Amino acid sequence: MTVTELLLSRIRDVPDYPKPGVLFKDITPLLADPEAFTALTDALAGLCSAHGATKIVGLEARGFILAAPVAVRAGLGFVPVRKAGKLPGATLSQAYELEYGTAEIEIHAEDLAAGDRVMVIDDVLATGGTAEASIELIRRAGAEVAGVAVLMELGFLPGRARLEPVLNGAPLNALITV
Ligand SMILES: O=P(O)(O)OC[C@H]1O[C@H](OP(=O)(O)OP(=O)(O)O)[C@H](O)[C@@H]1O
Ligand SMILES: Nc1ncnc2[nH]cnc12
Repeated sequence: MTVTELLLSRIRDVPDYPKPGVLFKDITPLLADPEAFTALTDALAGLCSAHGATKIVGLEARGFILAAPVAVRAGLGFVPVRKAGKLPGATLSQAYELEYGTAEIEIHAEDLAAGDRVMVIDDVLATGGTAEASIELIRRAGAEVAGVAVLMELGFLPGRARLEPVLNGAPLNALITV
């Protein structure tokens, strides 16, 4: 079995969650399988190294689960992007829309600096709203986006088309496209 096949085999489809019409991609079976979780961590850490990242940004909440071990594996610092109101220090905020609602995310402004090359790690790229808002935050904090890497791209939604114009040539990597 290839790594792609292993990862794909551990993702569960949940129809009509959290709203009717949404096909939810549940990664909890993958997280519960140490072989698959390790393969995922190694693949994402390899992309961070290949793209010359100096910091890893993980997106609350599922992005944290993936990005933290990736940061340790790649030997890089981890910077959380959290839902609004959760970070205690001085923050930058960005509102955005996602497949099933709207939200606002924040970053500690002091966690990134000019010269940082930041890799954004998340589980799913759907409409691209979350990733686009993260890119905005990283740039507003004065850092550069090294790339966006996700476990899974939902190819039936226009996330890639939305992100490509704002990536300015930085790579968007998805280990799986469904
Ligand atoms: O491309 P988009 O349309 O922005 O959707 C992708 C985002 O949606 C999910 O997060 P969600 O906000 O549901 O939060 P969670 O990680 O806390 O479950 C997922 O983990 C991504 O971060
Ligand atoms: N369909 C979906 N499955 C899992 N996570 C998501 N985030 C946004 N859309 C999603």
